[in-house]
Amino acid sequence: MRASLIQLDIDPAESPEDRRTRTAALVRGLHDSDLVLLPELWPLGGFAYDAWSAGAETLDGPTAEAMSAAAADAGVWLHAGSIVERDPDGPIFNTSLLFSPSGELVHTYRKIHRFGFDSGEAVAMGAGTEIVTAATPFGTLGLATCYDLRFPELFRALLDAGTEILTIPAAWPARRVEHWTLLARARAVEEQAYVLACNNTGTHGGVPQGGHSLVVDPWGKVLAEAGEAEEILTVDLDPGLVAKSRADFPVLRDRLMGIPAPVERG
Ligand SMILES: O=C(O)CCC(=O)C(=O)O
Repeated sequence: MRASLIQLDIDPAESPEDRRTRTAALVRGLHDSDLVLLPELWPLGGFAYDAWSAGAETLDGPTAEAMSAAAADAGVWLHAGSIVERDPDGPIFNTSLLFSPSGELVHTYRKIHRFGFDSGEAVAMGAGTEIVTAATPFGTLGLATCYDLRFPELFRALLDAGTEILTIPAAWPARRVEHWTLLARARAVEEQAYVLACNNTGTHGGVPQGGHSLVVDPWGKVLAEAGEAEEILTVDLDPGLVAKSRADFPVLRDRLMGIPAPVERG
């Protein structure tokens, strides 16, 4: 199974329309892949807060329309990263879109952990409330987005829901890029799953982005890692390796499904 990650450069001088057209052409060029992954909030920029309200889109908006057509033309599963989703009845959300090779929008995932503490996404967006997995011919995908990577309990829940390949689009800043690569490897080792972690590059909202998208196997080995510029990573994965790793080194069998309560000592 062949996976490609498109580490896009997000330049505020490029309009969302032009970026959509350019990205769709990149996806179409990856017709030899089975799965293509894009970064978080790439049409507007993960830190371009000022653009979010006016640029928010519905699930049949211009990004979804362009990515559906690109997935169908390339004949690939396309995790189109995330968009600022306008929910007609609620707040905006950071929503990932997964298209089948026929161009059908088969799953959406609203980011659960919002980044920014008392500002940015944490105040501007609503929080997702559902974990999302997706059955594909090459294994079950588990969807998570950027800051979610810091919360292992979400990944345990994705594991319990059958995940074999974790897909993580991001707009992860350069300042903490060591956390990004470290946590991506940690999640692979911890869940004994493939991790496809697709970041962006460039600077938006004044925040330089870290690049270093990476593909990690269930043993924690980095199969490919991007640099700091726009780049496409293409890697061949062995879908059978997840079950093999879990059988050969059955650490997940030793999980305590209820952690004992702390003993109070007087
Ligand atoms: O956790 C971090 O350091 C970065 C998270 C982030 O930038 C995001 O979720 O958009």
